[in-house]
Amino acid sequence: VAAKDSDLKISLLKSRKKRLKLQRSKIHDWGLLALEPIDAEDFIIEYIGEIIRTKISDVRELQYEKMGVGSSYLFRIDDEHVIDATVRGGLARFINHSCEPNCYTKIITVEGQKRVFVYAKKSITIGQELTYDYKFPLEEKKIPCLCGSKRCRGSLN
Ligand SMILES: Nc1ncnc2c1ncn2[C@@H]1O[C@H](CN(CC[C@H](N)C(=O)O)CC2CN(CCC(c3ccccc3)c3ccccc3)C2)[C@@H](O)[C@H]1O
Repeated sequence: VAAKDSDLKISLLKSRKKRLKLQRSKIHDWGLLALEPIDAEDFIIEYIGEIIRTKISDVRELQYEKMGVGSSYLFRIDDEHVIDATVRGGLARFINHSCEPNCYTKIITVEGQKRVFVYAKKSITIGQELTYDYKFPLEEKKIPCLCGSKRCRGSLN
């Protein structure tokens, strides 16, 4: 029954999709901007893509790097699975990272499938860029963070 309820809840959430716009970002290349005011805790958008196993995503990550493509549109959902939005992905793949984000992501299992939903962490005004904390694992090779927030951690990883 629980799965059904969460299904229903999600479909209701979907009915209230927010109007968003892909635009040049002040943080990095392209970003997603709110075209209508969004209240804290509102559901905004799902991170849509192909669910693949981590091993496959590691191979694809190398391919993308060889293709001279920066990081690709990969979203880790757990140790075993990654969502790859590179080829078939939704707008959520353009949401940039911030150390003081206005959104957060939630992983909800629907009919045995883990899916990623983006919610507002605080109220968002028209024209504001959506951001969430990527929570990348720490790495040697740092990606400098350009979020510009006062408490910026300096790097994404
Ligand atoms: N706060 C931040 N500070 C500094 N950098 C930040 C911050 N937040 C996000 N980023 C950067 O954005 C990345 C996340 N990004 C979020 C959206 C991004 N803004 C964008 O404009 O795409 C999605 C990835 C960026 N890549 C683009 C690949 C694309 C491509 C590659 C080369 C040339 C053109 C396009 C590609 C195209 C087709 C097939 C495969 C890949 C995917 C992070 O890994 C980081 O590099």
